[in-house]
Amino acid sequence: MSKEGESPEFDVDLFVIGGGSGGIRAARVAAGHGARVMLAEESRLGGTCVIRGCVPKKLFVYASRFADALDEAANFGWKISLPRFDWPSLVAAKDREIARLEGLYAQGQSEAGVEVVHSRAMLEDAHTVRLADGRSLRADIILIATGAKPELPPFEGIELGITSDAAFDLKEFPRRLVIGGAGYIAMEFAGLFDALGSDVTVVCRGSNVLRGFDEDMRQAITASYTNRGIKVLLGDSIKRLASGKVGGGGQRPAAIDVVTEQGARLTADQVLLAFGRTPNTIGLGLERAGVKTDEKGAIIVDASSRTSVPNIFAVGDVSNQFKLTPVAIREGHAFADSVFGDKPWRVDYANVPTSVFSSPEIGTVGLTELEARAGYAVVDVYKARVRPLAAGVTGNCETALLKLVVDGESDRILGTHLFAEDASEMIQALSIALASGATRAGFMSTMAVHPTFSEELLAMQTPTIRYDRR
Ligand SMILES: Cc1cc2nc3c(=O)[nH]c(=O)nc-3n(C[C@H](O)[C@H](O)[C@H](O)COP(=O)(O)OP(=O)(O)OC[C@H]3O[C@@H](n4cnc5c(N)ncnc54)[C@H](O)[C@@H]3O)c2cc1C
Ligand SMILES: NC(=O)c1ccc[n+]([C@@H]2O[C@H](COP(=O)([O-])OP(=O)(O)OC[C@H]3O[C@@H](n4cnc5c(N)ncnc54)[C@H](O)[C@@H]3O)[C@@H](O)[C@H]2O)c1
Repeated sequence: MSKEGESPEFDVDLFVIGGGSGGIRAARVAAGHGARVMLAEESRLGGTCVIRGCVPKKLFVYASRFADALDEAANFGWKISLPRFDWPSLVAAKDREIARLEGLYAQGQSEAGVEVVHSRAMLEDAHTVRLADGRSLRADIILIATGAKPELPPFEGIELGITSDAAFDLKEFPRRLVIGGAGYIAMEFAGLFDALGSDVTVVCRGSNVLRGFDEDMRQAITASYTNRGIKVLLGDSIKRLASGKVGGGGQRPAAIDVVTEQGARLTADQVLLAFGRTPNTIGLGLERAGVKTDEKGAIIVDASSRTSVPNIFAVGDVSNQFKLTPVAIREGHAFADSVFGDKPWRVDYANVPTSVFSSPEIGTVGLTELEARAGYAVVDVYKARVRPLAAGVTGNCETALLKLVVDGESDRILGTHLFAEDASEMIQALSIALASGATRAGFMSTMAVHPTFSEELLAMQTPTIRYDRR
């Protein structure tokens, strides 16, 4: 479409609203193709993933894993005297790393020739963007990459709860933590706060946690968490929150009383609300430009990330697609190559791998057992429970669960689901196999690496169960 110098009536060829995963990638790649690009970010460059999502979360997960490692170290001959965890030191270390990454993103944009403005932006019409200082800019193409924010269903006392945004910067470590919701954020924060020393309760509205994941993975993580002492209330949800007693002789903030729909009464230092995320489309001027949204407020896009207005595109969490960083990045890249680089391509949403960074982790790619049974006549399911080698020495009774879902007619692997240490790393490699059309015979012909968990994937000789509706 537009290239530098071809659109003199516009101030820029591309205006990107939002400097998160999708916006940053799109801006840099478009500028690399010669486009004049401006990007507006109202908060910190890097967006949710870098500032208050994947990155700080993973740093906290790393911190939490020392708990088990320190516990088990004595079994391997280490003499460690009374380790003590200091929450403010972790928060400070996380802040330093995020500031460093933010700086790298700013540098990357500047080196690519993208002009970054630190301002809120909104649409005035299909080609005009207004900044908070009142300036208006005309753009040939506009990309909306404003992400999403925590969803907050109304209930009494909700203002006493916090979202994941605030959980990263708590002044005091919560000794008692109640979590509402049982999706990615709930399960990741439950695991890491438990390991760091909180007494954690997860309140899950559904019949089990992590709706949409393979049933065996859902059961495995619930059993594992329960075994560790995390309380998981199934089929229940938070009804109301109220201010409780002030602790420590008036020195500590008030506790929070939690009442659930099923009548449970809990006391917490913090209540984390993790009920999903809603697209950042309110107050963006979409209606003025004619951009259509769905019933959840997500921008409706086609396979090329184009909205209902031909020169306006949307990528990442703000659109009606997956809410994952690699998806936002790839959408931003495909958009920039296609519109500014004469290299049109589309994101392939089949076999998007994903992980829950619990300990052990869940790694999953492809169809769940139920999805496969709905779409295929013959489905073979292979499952293996594996006891880690180290468990023989530590006595830890946690087992890993490996699962393959296979098309019984073609032998093609339809889905792989792991509940295991480093499952996120394994699933990345397995997603390459799935995308390349791997078969179980192909798995069986691969030489194992010993001693590992994943060698069990090559050792499952006969299906645990076969579903045949021919
Ligand atoms: C706690 C947590 C953990 C997560 N962990 C993972 C993980 O491990 N792996 C994974 O793949 N995904 C994870 N995610 C999801 C991931 O962070 C998002 O999918 C990803 O950041 C989406 O990128 P985006 O570019 O669409 O939006 P964002 O990264 O949210 O960026 C949008 C940006 O737009 C800015 N903005 C909004 N409105 C305006 C406006 N009007 N003007 C100017 N700027 C504006 C915002 O300030 C923000 O910086 C996690 C999310 C959370 C909350
Ligand atoms: N590891 C990762 O890749 C990762 C980590 C964190 C977040 N994310 C992304 O961020 C998104 C948001 O995470 P999330 O955990 O907030 O959302 P989620 O969609 O994963 O889970 C939301 C949970 O809230 C529950 N819920 C929704 N409304 C409710 C209500 N009114 N009352 C009680 N329960 C309710 C749902 O049943 C579900 O358990 C995820 O969908 C994911 O795409 C990814």
